[in-house]
Amino acid sequence: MSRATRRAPSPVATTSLESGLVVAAYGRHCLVESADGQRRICHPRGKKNEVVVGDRVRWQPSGDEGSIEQVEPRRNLFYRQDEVRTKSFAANLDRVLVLVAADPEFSESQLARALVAAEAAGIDVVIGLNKRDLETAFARAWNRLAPYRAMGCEVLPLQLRAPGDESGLPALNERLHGHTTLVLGPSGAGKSTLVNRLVPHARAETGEISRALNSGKHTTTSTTWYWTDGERHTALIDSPGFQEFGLHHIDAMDLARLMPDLHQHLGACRFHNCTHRHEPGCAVIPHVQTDPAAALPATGISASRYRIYGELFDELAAKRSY
Ligand SMILES: Nc1nc2c(ncn2[C@@H]2O[C@H](COP(=O)(O)OP(=O)(O)OP(=O)(O)O)[C@@H](O)[C@H]2O)c(=O)[nH]1
Ligand SMILES: [Zn+2]
Repeated sequence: MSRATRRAPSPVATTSLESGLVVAAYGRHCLVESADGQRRICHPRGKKNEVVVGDRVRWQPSGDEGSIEQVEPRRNLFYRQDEVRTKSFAANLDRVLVLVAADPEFSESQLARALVAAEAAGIDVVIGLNKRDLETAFARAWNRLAPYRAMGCEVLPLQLRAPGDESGLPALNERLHGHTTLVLGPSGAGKSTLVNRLVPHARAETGEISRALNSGKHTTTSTTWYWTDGERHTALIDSPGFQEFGLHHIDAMDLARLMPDLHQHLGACRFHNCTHRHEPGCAVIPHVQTDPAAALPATGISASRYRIYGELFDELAAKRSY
Protein backbone atom coordinates (compact mmCIF):
# COMPACT_ATOMS: atom_id res chain seq x y z
CA MET A 1 0.00 0.00 0.00
CA SER A 2 1.45 3.33 -1.00
CA ARG A 3 1.49 5.93 1.73
CA ALA A 4 0.96 8.68 -0.82
CA THR A 5 -2.48 7.33 -1.68
CA ARG A 6 -3.54 7.06 1.95
CA ARG A 7 -4.60 10.70 2.38
CA ALA A 8 -8.09 11.04 3.73
CA PRO A 9 -10.60 12.78 1.47
CA SER A 10 -10.60 16.44 2.43
CA PRO A 11 -13.92 17.89 3.43
CA VAL A 12 -14.23 21.57 2.48
CA ALA A 13 -13.64 22.82 6.01
CA THR A 14 -10.38 20.94 6.34
CA THR A 15 -8.81 21.63 2.94
CA SER A 16 -6.22 23.89 4.51
CA LEU A 17 -5.05 21.17 6.90
CA GLU A 18 -1.81 19.31 6.41
CA SER A 19 -1.43 15.53 6.80
CA GLY A 20 1.16 14.04 9.12
CA LEU A 21 2.32 11.10 11.15
CA VAL A 22 2.91 11.21 14.91
CA VAL A 23 6.50 9.99 15.48
CA ALA A 24 6.86 10.80 19.18
CA ALA A 25 4.44 11.78 21.88
CA TYR A 26 5.10 13.35 25.21
CA GLY A 27 2.44 14.67 27.54
CA ARG A 28 0.49 17.41 25.84
CA HIS A 29 2.70 17.71 22.81
CA CYS A 30 4.00 15.49 20.09
CA LEU A 31 6.19 15.47 17.03
CA VAL A 32 4.46 15.25 13.67
CA GLU A 33 6.26 14.27 10.47
CA SER A 34 5.00 15.53 7.11
CA ALA A 35 5.24 13.63 3.83
CA ASP A 36 8.46 15.52 3.00
CA GLY A 37 10.07 14.24 6.21
CA GLN A 38 9.91 17.55 8.07
CA ARG A 39 9.09 17.29 11.76
CA ARG A 40 7.27 19.84 13.88
CA ILE A 41 6.03 20.07 17.42
CA CYS A 42 2.23 19.96 17.48
CA HIS A 43 -0.34 20.34 20.20
CA PRO A 44 -3.58 18.40 20.12
CA ARG A 45 -6.57 20.72 20.12
CA GLY A 46 -8.96 19.42 22.78
CA LYS A 47 -9.24 16.04 24.44
CA LYS A 48 -10.63 14.23 21.44
CA ASN A 49 -7.51 14.98 19.45
CA GLU A 50 -5.11 13.29 21.88
CA VAL A 51 -2.64 11.23 19.93
CA VAL A 52 -0.31 8.28 20.20
CA VAL A 53 2.71 7.36 18.10
CA GLY A 54 1.60 5.97 14.75
CA ASP A 55 -1.46 8.17 14.50
CA ARG A 56 -2.19 9.84 11.18
CA VAL A 57 -3.34 13.36 11.84
CA ARG A 58 -4.52 16.54 10.11
CA TRP A 59 -2.84 19.60 11.49
CA GLN A 60 -2.73 23.32 11.00
CA PRO A 61 0.45 25.40 11.12
CA SER A 62 0.68 28.02 13.81
CA GLY A 63 4.04 29.78 13.75
CA ASP A 64 6.82 27.17 13.85
CA GLU A 65 4.55 24.68 15.52
CA GLY A 66 1.18 23.17 14.72
CA SER A 67 -2.15 22.29 16.14
CA ILE A 68 -3.75 18.90 15.63
CA GLU A 69 -7.29 19.33 14.40
CA GLN A 70 -8.17 15.76 13.55
CA VAL A 71 -6.96 12.25 14.30
CA GLU A 72 -7.71 9.90 11.44
CA PRO A 73 -9.55 6.68 12.35
CA ARG A 74 -7.17 4.08 13.79
CA ARG A 75 -6.75 0.68 12.25
CA ASN A 76 -5.82 -0.61 15.69
CA LEU A 77 -4.52 0.58 19.05
CA PHE A 78 -2.15 -1.40 21.24
CA TYR A 79 -2.51 -0.60 24.92
CA ARG A 80 -2.45 -1.89 28.45
CA GLN A 81 -4.70 -0.95 31.30
CA ASP A 82 -4.39 -1.41 35.03
CA GLU A 83 -6.59 -0.30 37.91
CA VAL A 84 -5.71 3.34 37.64
CA ARG A 85 -4.65 4.10 34.13
CA THR A 86 -4.48 3.22 30.51
CA LYS A 87 -1.22 3.36 28.66
CA SER A 88 -1.43 3.43 24.90
CA PHE A 89 1.74 2.22 23.23
CA ALA A 90 1.01 2.98 19.59
CA ALA A 91 -1.60 2.90 16.85
CA ASN A 92 -1.86 1.53 13.32
CA LEU A 93 0.60 -1.33 13.81
CA ASP A 94 1.27 -4.24 11.51
CA ARG A 95 3.08 -6.28 14.12
CA VAL A 96 4.39 -6.45 17.67
CA LEU A 97 7.88 -7.86 18.20
CA VAL A 98 8.28 -9.16 21.72
CA LEU A 99 12.00 -9.27 22.36
CA VAL A 100 13.16 -11.49 25.21
CA ALA A 101 16.58 -12.95 25.95
CA ALA A 102 18.20 -16.12 27.23
CA ASP A 103 19.40 -13.96 30.10
CA PRO A 104 17.95 -12.23 32.10
CA GLU A 105 15.26 -14.88 32.37
CA PHE A 106 11.98 -13.51 31.02
CA SER A 107 8.63 -13.62 32.75
CA GLU A 108 6.31 -15.94 30.86
CA SER A 109 3.35 -14.20 32.42
CA GLN A 110 4.40 -10.82 30.95
CA LEU A 111 4.95 -12.47 27.58
CA ALA A 112 1.54 -14.15 27.67
CA ARG A 113 -0.12 -10.86 28.65
CA ALA A 114 1.49 -8.95 25.78
CA LEU A 115 0.30 -11.66 23.39
CA VAL A 116 -3.25 -11.48 24.73
CA ALA A 117 -3.26 -7.68 24.30
CA ALA A 118 -2.03 -8.02 20.71
CA GLU A 119 -4.62 -10.68 19.91
CA ALA A 120 -7.36 -8.47 21.39
CA ALA A 121 -6.22 -5.61 19.16
CA GLY A 122 -5.95 -7.89 16.11
CA ILE A 123 -2.20 -7.38 15.70
CA ASP A 124 0.24 -10.05 14.55
CA VAL A 125 3.07 -11.04 16.91
CA VAL A 126 6.57 -12.39 16.46
CA ILE A 127 8.83 -13.33 19.38
CA GLY A 128 12.57 -12.71 19.18
CA LEU A 129 14.77 -14.73 21.54
CA ASN A 130 18.12 -12.95 21.88
CA LYS A 131 21.60 -13.98 23.14
CA ARG A 132 21.95 -17.29 21.37
CA ASP A 133 25.63 -17.21 22.35
CA LEU A 134 24.65 -17.97 25.97
CA GLU A 135 24.09 -21.57 24.97
CA THR A 136 22.77 -23.24 28.12
CA ALA A 137 20.44 -20.41 29.06
CA PHE A 138 19.34 -20.09 25.44
CA ALA A 139 18.43 -23.78 25.21
CA ARG A 140 16.34 -23.47 28.37
CA ALA A 141 14.57 -20.34 27.13
CA TRP A 142 13.98 -21.91 23.71
CA ASN A 143 12.28 -24.84 25.47
CA ARG A 144 10.13 -22.53 27.57
CA LEU A 145 8.92 -21.06 24.29
CA ALA A 146 7.92 -24.45 22.83
CA PRO A 147 4.21 -23.95 23.70
CA TYR A 148 4.29 -20.64 21.82
CA ARG A 149 5.73 -22.22 18.71
CA ALA A 150 3.19 -25.06 19.02
CA MET A 151 0.32 -22.56 19.04
CA GLY A 152 1.60 -20.98 15.82
CA CYS A 153 3.61 -18.04 17.10
CA GLU A 154 6.87 -17.51 15.27
CA VAL A 155 10.00 -17.45 17.46
CA LEU A 156 13.20 -16.10 15.88
CA PRO A 157 16.59 -16.98 17.39
CA LEU A 158 18.80 -13.88 17.61
CA GLN A 159 22.27 -12.86 18.65
CA LEU A 160 22.04 -9.15 18.26
CA ARG A 161 25.63 -8.50 19.26
CA ALA A 162 27.03 -10.83 16.57
CA PRO A 163 28.05 -9.63 13.11
CA GLY A 164 26.21 -10.37 9.84
CA ASP A 165 24.06 -13.45 9.36
CA GLU A 166 25.01 -14.86 12.74
CA SER A 167 22.92 -12.17 14.38
CA GLY A 168 19.68 -13.56 12.99
CA LEU A 169 18.91 -10.07 11.67
CA PRO A 170 18.32 -11.09 8.02
CA ALA A 171 15.38 -13.30 9.06
CA LEU A 172 14.03 -10.58 11.34
CA ASN A 173 14.42 -7.94 8.63
CA GLU A 174 12.25 -10.04 6.34
CA ARG A 175 9.42 -9.83 8.88
CA LEU A 176 9.93 -6.10 9.39
CA HIS A 177 10.26 -5.05 5.76
CA GLY A 178 7.56 -2.65 4.59
CA HIS A 179 5.74 -2.84 7.92
CA THR A 180 5.31 -0.90 11.12
CA THR A 181 6.49 -2.93 14.12
CA LEU A 182 6.31 -2.09 17.79
CA VAL A 183 9.23 -3.51 19.79
CA LEU A 184 8.44 -4.50 23.36
CA GLY A 185 10.56 -6.34 25.83
CA PRO A 186 11.88 -6.45 29.37
CA SER A 187 14.92 -4.50 30.43
CA GLY A 188 18.14 -6.14 29.28
CA ALA A 189 16.61 -8.12 26.41
CA GLY A 190 18.48 -6.08 23.78
CA LYS A 191 16.00 -3.48 22.51
CA SER A 192 18.57 -0.69 22.35
CA THR A 193 21.04 -3.04 20.69
CA LEU A 194 18.41 -3.87 18.07
CA VAL A 195 17.43 -0.27 17.42
CA ASN A 196 21.06 0.80 17.17
CA ARG A 197 21.77 -1.90 14.61
CA LEU A 198 18.78 -1.18 12.45
CA VAL A 199 18.72 2.59 12.82
CA PRO A 200 22.26 3.93 12.60
CA HIS A 201 21.33 7.44 13.75
CA ALA A 202 18.96 6.30 16.48
CA ARG A 203 20.86 7.73 19.40
CA ALA A 204 21.21 11.17 17.85
CA GLU A 205 17.60 11.12 16.72
CA THR A 206 16.32 10.23 20.19
CA GLY A 207 18.36 13.04 21.68
CA GLU A 208 16.92 15.49 19.20
CA ILE A 209 13.37 14.37 19.88
CA SER A 210 13.85 14.62 23.65
CA ARG A 211 15.27 18.10 23.29
CA ALA A 212 12.47 19.22 21.01
CA LEU A 213 9.72 17.84 23.21
CA ASN A 214 11.10 18.51 26.65
CA SER A 215 12.96 21.69 25.90
CA GLY A 216 16.03 20.39 27.69
CA LYS A 217 14.35 18.73 30.65
CA HIS A 218 15.91 15.45 31.71
CA THR A 219 13.20 13.05 30.63
CA THR A 220 13.26 10.45 27.92
CA THR A 221 10.40 10.31 25.48
CA SER A 222 8.36 7.26 26.15
CA THR A 223 7.68 5.94 22.67
CA THR A 224 9.59 6.70 19.49
CA TRP A 225 9.08 5.95 15.81
CA TYR A 226 12.17 5.17 13.71
CA TRP A 227 12.41 4.64 9.97
CA THR A 228 14.91 1.88 9.22
CA ASP A 229 15.21 2.81 5.52
CA GLY A 230 15.71 5.99 3.52
CA GLU A 231 12.50 5.40 1.56
CA ARG A 232 10.53 5.41 4.81
CA HIS A 233 8.72 2.14 4.20
CA THR A 234 9.84 0.20 7.24
CA ALA A 235 9.33 1.49 10.76
CA LEU A 236 10.28 0.35 14.25
CA ILE A 237 8.58 1.80 17.28
CA ASP A 238 10.55 1.53 20.49
CA SER A 239 8.57 1.62 23.69
CA PRO A 240 9.35 0.98 27.32
CA GLY A 241 6.78 -0.40 29.71
CA PHE A 242 6.76 -4.16 29.44
CA GLN A 243 6.37 -4.50 33.21
CA GLU A 244 2.99 -4.55 34.91
CA PHE A 245 1.19 -5.37 31.73
CA GLY A 246 -2.40 -4.79 32.85
CA LEU A 247 -5.26 -6.24 30.84
CA HIS A 248 -8.17 -4.60 32.57
CA HIS A 249 -9.74 -3.73 29.25
CA ILE A 250 -10.36 -7.42 28.64
CA ASP A 251 -13.33 -9.32 29.95
CA ALA A 252 -12.46 -12.52 31.88
CA MET A 253 -14.96 -14.44 29.77
CA ASP A 254 -13.15 -13.36 26.57
CA LEU A 255 -9.73 -14.48 27.77
CA ALA A 256 -9.77 -18.07 26.45
CA ARG A 257 -10.70 -16.82 22.98
CA LEU A 258 -7.56 -14.62 23.03
CA MET A 259 -5.20 -17.51 23.84
CA PRO A 260 -4.84 -19.61 20.66
CA ASP A 261 -4.01 -22.86 22.49
CA LEU A 262 -7.25 -22.61 24.48
CA HIS A 263 -9.22 -21.05 21.64
CA GLN A 264 -8.88 -24.11 19.40
CA HIS A 265 -10.95 -26.18 21.87
CA LEU A 266 -13.74 -23.69 22.49
CA GLY A 267 -17.31 -24.36 21.52
CA ALA A 268 -17.59 -27.93 22.75
CA CYS A 269 -17.90 -27.45 26.54
CA ARG A 270 -21.09 -28.68 28.20
CA PHE A 271 -21.87 -25.23 29.61
CA HIS A 272 -21.84 -22.31 27.23
CA ASN A 273 -20.51 -20.04 29.98
CA CYS A 274 -17.78 -22.51 30.98
CA THR A 275 -14.75 -20.82 32.56
CA HIS A 276 -12.57 -23.88 31.75
CA ARG A 277 -11.38 -23.99 35.36
CA HIS A 278 -13.32 -26.81 37.01
CA GLU A 279 -16.57 -27.42 35.15
CA PRO A 280 -17.62 -30.97 34.27
CA GLY A 281 -17.82 -31.59 30.54
CA CYS A 282 -15.23 -28.89 29.78
CA ALA A 283 -13.62 -29.45 26.36
CA VAL A 284 -10.50 -27.43 27.22
CA ILE A 285 -9.30 -29.05 30.47
CA PRO A 286 -8.57 -32.51 28.97
CA HIS A 287 -5.93 -30.89 26.72
CA VAL A 288 -3.92 -29.44 29.60
CA GLN A 289 -0.51 -31.06 29.88
CA THR A 290 -0.17 -33.27 32.94
CA ASP A 291 3.33 -34.65 32.38
CA PRO A 292 5.75 -31.73 31.91
CA ALA A 293 8.45 -34.15 30.68
CA ALA A 294 6.35 -35.39 27.74
CA ALA A 295 6.36 -33.57 24.41
CA LEU A 296 3.44 -31.17 24.01
CA PRO A 297 1.09 -32.27 21.21
CA ALA A 298 0.03 -29.58 18.71
CA THR A 299 -3.40 -29.44 20.33
CA GLY A 300 -1.98 -29.37 23.86
CA ILE A 301 -2.05 -26.58 26.43
CA SER A 302 1.12 -26.35 28.51
CA ALA A 303 0.78 -26.51 32.28
CA SER A 304 2.35 -23.06 32.58
CA ARG A 305 0.03 -21.45 30.01
CA TYR A 306 -2.98 -22.96 31.78
CA ARG A 307 -1.73 -21.66 35.14
CA ILE A 308 -1.28 -18.18 33.61
CA TYR A 309 -4.80 -18.41 32.18
CA GLY A 310 -6.16 -19.14 35.69
CA GLU A 311 -4.23 -16.29 37.30
CA LEU A 312 -5.30 -13.83 34.63
CA PHE A 313 -8.88 -15.03 34.76
CA ASP A 314 -9.05 -14.42 38.51
CA GLU A 315 -7.45 -11.02 38.12
CA LEU A 316 -9.88 -9.94 35.39
CA ALA A 317 -12.93 -11.41 37.13
CA ALA A 318 -12.05 -9.56 40.34
CA LYS A 319 -11.54 -6.13 38.82
CA ARG A 320 -13.76 -3.35 40.00
CA SER A 321 -15.92 -1.53 37.55
CA TYR A 322 -16.13 2.22 37.73
N1 LIG B 1 25.58 -12.13 25.25
C1 LIG B 1 24.88 -11.27 24.53
N2 LIG B 1 24.59 -10.06 25.02
C2 LIG B 1 23.87 -9.21 24.27
C3 LIG B 1 23.40 -9.55 22.98
N3 LIG B 1 22.68 -8.52 22.51
C4 LIG B 1 22.71 -7.56 23.45
N4 LIG B 1 23.44 -7.96 24.53
C5 LIG B 1 23.76 -7.22 25.76
O1 LIG B 1 22.66 -7.22 26.65
C6 LIG B 1 22.69 -6.02 27.44
C7 LIG B 1 21.33 -5.34 27.37
O2 LIG B 1 21.10 -4.88 26.04
P1 LIG B 1 20.26 -3.56 25.72
O3 LIG B 1 20.19 -3.42 24.25
O4 LIG B 1 20.78 -2.42 26.50
O5 LIG B 1 18.84 -4.01 26.32
P2 LIG B 1 17.49 -3.17 26.45
O6 LIG B 1 16.40 -4.13 26.14
O7 LIG B 1 17.54 -1.95 25.62
O8 LIG B 1 17.49 -2.84 27.98
P3 LIG B 1 16.88 -1.52 28.69
O9 LIG B 1 17.61 -0.35 28.11
O10 LIG B 1 17.20 -1.77 30.13
O11 LIG B 1 15.41 -1.53 28.40
C8 LIG B 1 23.81 -5.17 26.89
O12 LIG B 1 24.92 -5.31 27.70
C9 LIG B 1 24.06 -5.77 25.51
O13 LIG B 1 25.36 -5.56 25.05
C10 LIG B 1 23.73 -10.86 22.47
O14 LIG B 1 23.39 -11.24 21.35
N5 LIG B 1 24.46 -11.66 23.30
ZN1 LIG C 1 -14.66 -25.34 29.25
